[in-house]
Amino acid sequence: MRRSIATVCLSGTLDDKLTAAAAAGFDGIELFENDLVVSPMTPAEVRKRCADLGLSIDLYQPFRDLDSVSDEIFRKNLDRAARKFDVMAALGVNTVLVCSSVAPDAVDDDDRAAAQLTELAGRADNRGIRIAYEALAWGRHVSTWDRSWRIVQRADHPALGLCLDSFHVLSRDVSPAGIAGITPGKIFFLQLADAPHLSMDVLQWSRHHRLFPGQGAFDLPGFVELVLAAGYHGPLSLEVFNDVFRQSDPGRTAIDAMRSLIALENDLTIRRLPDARLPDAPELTGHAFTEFAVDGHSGPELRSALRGLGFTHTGQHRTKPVELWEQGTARIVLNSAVTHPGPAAISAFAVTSADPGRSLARAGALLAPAHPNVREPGETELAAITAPDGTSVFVTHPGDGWRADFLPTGSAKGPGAGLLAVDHLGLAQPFDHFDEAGLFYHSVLGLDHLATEEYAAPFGLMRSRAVANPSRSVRVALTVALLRRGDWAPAVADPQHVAFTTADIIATAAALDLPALPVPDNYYDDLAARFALDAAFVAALSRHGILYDRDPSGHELLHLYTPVFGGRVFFEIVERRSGYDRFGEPNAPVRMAAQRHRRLNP
Ligand SMILES: O=C(O)c1ccc(O)c(O)c1
Ligand SMILES: [Mg+2]
Repeated sequence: MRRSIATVCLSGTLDDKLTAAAAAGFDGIELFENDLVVSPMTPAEVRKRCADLGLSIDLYQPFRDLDSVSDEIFRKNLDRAARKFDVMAALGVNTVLVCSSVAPDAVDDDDRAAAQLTELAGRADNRGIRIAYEALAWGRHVSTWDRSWRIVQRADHPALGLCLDSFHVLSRDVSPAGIAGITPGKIFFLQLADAPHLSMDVLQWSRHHRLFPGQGAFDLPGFVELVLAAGYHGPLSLEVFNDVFRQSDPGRTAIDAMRSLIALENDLTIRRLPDARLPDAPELTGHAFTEFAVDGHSGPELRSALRGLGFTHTGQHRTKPVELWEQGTARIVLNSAVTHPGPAAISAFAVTSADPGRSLARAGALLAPAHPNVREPGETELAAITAPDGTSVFVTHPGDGWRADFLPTGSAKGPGAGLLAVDHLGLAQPFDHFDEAGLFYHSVLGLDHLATEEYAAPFGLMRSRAVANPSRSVRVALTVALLRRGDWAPAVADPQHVAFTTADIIATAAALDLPALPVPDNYYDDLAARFALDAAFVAALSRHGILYDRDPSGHELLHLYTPVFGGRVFFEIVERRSGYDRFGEPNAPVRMAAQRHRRLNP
């Protein structure tokens, strides 16, 4: 199907937006009036620019508060419309969006609305223009798709049809099921937006929190199927008002947008384009290794932290300053071949896939950038893609083929501190790319979204969203500040961490040789009160700086954190009891305060 994007989705000037939309492969745009009004290009120049970029202008929008008015105001509105038809002729666009009236004095009368829309449609028809009527969810009287459809039927003019917008439909209680029964040809335009479930004023929800399909909570595939069942074959067009996208790099946003549409089309069960099917996401089977980029300062700190955690330096790369450290099945790679010294960072992680070739083919089809792999002759080929935060994600075979690049150091893995495996990675995301990251991990790697959590932390509100495979052998916890970080927030921006599992955290804690994170007594007092815990148990937790969480079904998490090493990274040890499936989010603020305390009082 043709894919379009409304200019309102993207940041910048009209030219920035058109360039970004074309580069991401869109076929067309919805031109927002404001973007034209502030542009130095004439409508004819915009038309030419779009044509040069291979973009059609599929919709001009919006025309507001046209109908349900007095006869006198309506005559003025027709004059206003005539002026816009002139602009549309110069632009070469033949469909205009008319939103349902939001004016406080709009008349509640479907006959009047229908009559006025018929009159408008007649005039539009004379100019070869079609009117797509859209019920805004906060329309004064017409705020549901079914009422807009009744009015369009009553008006009964060939140049008048509906614009259906998934946000307006799915944000209301009215069932969308009847959309499948709309007369074929009467849906003139389809706008797509997802959104998180929020209890708030619907206008604010729509203007600030829309997301691309797959990033929110709406059933977009189900919605699109209803529209296709009604015979719609126009473009799938994204119309996303989002505070973050409005101020992020439009090139990136346009690719995120395109990825959302490709994934959405793939999720449709009525498949219009059978050859557009994506390769299925192969099952991921585990974390193979996690790589930290370190320099002369952070390298020694991380080495001693790994030793303190019970890791052994088991391998040395044949050709590069890269070390392999192991404990249980957890593998950490320290890469000192850094070109830009700075804080330590998780530069890459590797997951094992049942079919790495297919994983990468899917990633490519979803526009995931391939990571340029610098490989010496004789080294294992490791293909990688680049995640939205710049981390390289390697996808490898379950075997240990990549280990052939490492020569054994001669030190054998010992029992260490009882760490068994990687439980999850914690990746603080760049503010502009959080929703993009959620969609990336879900669509590209086939990981499921677990719940999104929000919590108040010492330096601002935080949001976390975890993604995981069904068996939970691959988990990544993404976090972001709800508002762009304040200037006063501490030096450790966007920390990253690796969490390891243990079967007995108390024994593991006793075996560690690391500086402790000072967890305050107040925390344990509160914990005992909140969960009615046994005093001896709380004392044991407190002795080792272990934090505790329990979900509503009674599953427990015992976990501890290390201080920050190398300027940016820390480690976590978790003991999940009886299927606890979260990440101890309520304890994240305790960890942040403790890490700051420890930094200020080393
Ligand atoms: O928020 C608005 O005003 C607005 C305008 C045009 C649309 O298509 C829409 O869905 C919302
Ligand atoms: Mg809309």
